[in-house]
Amino acid sequence: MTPAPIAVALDAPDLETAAHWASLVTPHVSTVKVGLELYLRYGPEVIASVRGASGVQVFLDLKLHDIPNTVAGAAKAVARLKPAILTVHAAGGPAMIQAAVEALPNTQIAAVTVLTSLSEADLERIGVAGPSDDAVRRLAVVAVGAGAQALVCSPREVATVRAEVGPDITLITPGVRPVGAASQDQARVATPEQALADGADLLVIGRPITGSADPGAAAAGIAAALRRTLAGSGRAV
Ligand SMILES: O=C(O)c1cc(=O)[nH]c(=O)n1[C@@H]1O[C@H](COP(=O)(O)O)[C@@H](O)[C@H]1O
Repeated sequence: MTPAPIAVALDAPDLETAAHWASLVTPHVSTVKVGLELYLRYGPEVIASVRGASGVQVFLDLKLHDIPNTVAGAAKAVARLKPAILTVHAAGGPAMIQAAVEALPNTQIAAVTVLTSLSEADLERIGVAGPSDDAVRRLAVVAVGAGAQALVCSPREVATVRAEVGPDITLITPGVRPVGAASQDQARVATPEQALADGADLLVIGRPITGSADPGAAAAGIAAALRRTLAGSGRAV
């Protein structure tokens, strides 16, 4: 069966746990995501550990945000790891995004628009003109104009962003919570089925899977629900 369009966030305190989670979920999902916690503790070798023998896609979530020259250098520094996806903050601006795209031609550069942990009140406090839908759309336009092939936004904005950028840009949504799951530190959330129905291409899901007693079964359950959503909408499974 084709793995479901889910990137499991391997936000683990140690490498053994991350590699174990990766081995449990990779039969069911297309992608595993390595973020700051794991990368800063273990460095580049973490990528080979979670990729294992499965050859699963690795999403390297470093959320780069600096001047263009520094981001280009950082992107080149991870080129040998061959990540399928690398994140940068869209707020770094068009020259920074373009620098990342040019530095890593074989990796999808995903521009993070507005963090899913930020509420409308948070946006106002940090001086970003809302509502979040507008802020995300503005950043999406800048990022795509600078060459980003992928965008990260919450499932709440994915339909708006899809309408703005068209079918060819990969839309990635964290802030995904199955019905009844706690939102924890996420502010703008929706269910996996809703995110997919609204146009997301890849769902980032961490704790609802990795915090479960059986991460493999949790991933399989969400993957099955997504397959039903895709089949119902006539999209490819
Ligand atoms: O770039 C990301 O992946 C990301 C962007 C964003 O706006 N919000 C967000 O939660 N993420 C990441 O997505 C994952 C969400 O994890 P859970 O909240 O445990 O499902 C974490 O690894 C975050 O670092």
